[in-house]
Amino acid sequence: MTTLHASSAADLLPEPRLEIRNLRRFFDGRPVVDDVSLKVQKGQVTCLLGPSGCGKSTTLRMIAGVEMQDSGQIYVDGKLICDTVFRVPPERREIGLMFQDFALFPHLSVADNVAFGLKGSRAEKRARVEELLTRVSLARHIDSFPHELSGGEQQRVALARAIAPRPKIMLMDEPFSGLDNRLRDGIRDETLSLLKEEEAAVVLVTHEPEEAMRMGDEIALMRGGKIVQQGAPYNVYTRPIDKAAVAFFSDVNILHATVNGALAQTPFGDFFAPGLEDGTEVEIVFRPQHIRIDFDRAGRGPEPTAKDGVAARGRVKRARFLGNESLVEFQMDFGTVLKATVPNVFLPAEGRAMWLTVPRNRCFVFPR
Ligand SMILES: Nc1ncnc2c1ncn2[C@@H]1O[C@H](COP(=O)(O)OP(=O)(O)OP(=O)(O)O)[C@@H](O)[C@H]1O
Repeated sequence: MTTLHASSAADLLPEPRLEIRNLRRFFDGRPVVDDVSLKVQKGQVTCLLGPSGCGKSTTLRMIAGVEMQDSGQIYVDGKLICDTVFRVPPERREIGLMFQDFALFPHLSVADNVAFGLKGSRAEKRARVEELLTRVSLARHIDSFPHELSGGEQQRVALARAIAPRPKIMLMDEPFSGLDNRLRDGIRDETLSLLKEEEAAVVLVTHEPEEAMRMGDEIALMRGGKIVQQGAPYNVYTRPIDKAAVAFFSDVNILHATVNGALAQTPFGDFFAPGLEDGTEVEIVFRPQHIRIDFDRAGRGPEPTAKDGVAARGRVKRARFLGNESLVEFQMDFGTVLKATVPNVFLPAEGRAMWLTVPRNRCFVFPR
C-alpha cells in the first residue's frame, strides 16, 4: 500500500545552510538587534541592507560568534551552533570573514596570506593557493608582499584568503567600501562569481542599495534593529512596504491626499486606496524616474488615461545633467515641487511649461 504525504513548498526547500532564529541583542537596555530571523541557502547571497546604526554589523558579529546574543539561536546545516547557553567558539564555526579593513598580514607573502587558515600537506595547500590566486587573476603575484599590491589587488587576496578553507558561510561587512568606484564594480562581480562557485552561504552587510541589488539574491531591509522587509531585490524595490522603504532606494516624490470612497484625490486624478477608511490621510509616493513628461500644446497636456491618470502642469524650476540622466525639478501649478529624471540629456529652459503624468502602476499609496 502506498501512503501519500502532502508536502508544502517549505518542505521541498533544502535545509538552510545558515539559519538564525529570533536573535536579540541589547546595549544599555536598548534592543539594537530585535527579533531578527533569517535563512540562507548554500550558494545564496543575502544582503543586510539598512542605514548606519540599524544593527547590521551586530547581527553579523553574533553569527561570527564574536558577540553573544541575549536571546535566539543560530543553526548551521540544521545543527545548533549557538543559543544563550551553548556556544561553538568562533574558530570552529567554519565561517569566512571579510571586512572593509581586511588587513592582510604585512610580513607574509601573498601565498602565505592565502594559505594562513589552510590545513593539509604543503602540496595540498600550495595547490589550493594557486587555484584561488589564478581564479582572482593574481597568480603572477604569488610571491609578492601586500605592500607591493594595489588596494583592489589586496582586496582580492583577502577574498582568496577568506574563501581558501572552504567556509560554509561567508560574512562580509561593507567589504568594498574602501575601494574607488572604478575598481569596485569589477571586484564585486568577481567576488560574486567566486562565492557562487564555492557554494558558500553569504551574508553581506551594506548601507548601499545599489550594492545590495547587484550582489544579493535576497535583500533583508533593516531598520531600528528589525528586518522590515525581505525578498528578492526586484520585489523589495517594486513592492516596498512603506515610504521609508521606497526612499531608501531612490529619491522620492510625495503627494498628500485624503481618502474618499476608497480613492485618494489629487491633481493627477484619483488613486486607488483600497482598505483605507474615508478621511484617512495618505501619501502617494513615486520615484523621479517614473514621472512622464509631455510638452505643452497651446495650454493643454495629454488626455487622461486609466493607466496614467490626469496630467498636471508645472514649470521647469531647474534642470541638471548628471551623466547618465538629467534631473529636472518642476514647480507644479498646484504648489508642490516634483523631481523627474530622464535618461540622457534633457535640459528644458527654466520657466517652460510642461505636463506631467504619474503611471498608476509605479505609485505607492501609504497611510500617513
Ligand atoms: N559594544 C557596544 N556597546 C554599546 N552599543 C553598541 C555596541 N556595539 C554597537 N552598539 C550600538 O548598536 C547600534 C547598532 O550598531 P551596528 O554596528 O550593529 O549598526 P550598523 O547597522 O552595522 O551600522 P554601521 O553601518 O554604521 O556599522 C548602534 O547604535 C551602535 O552604537
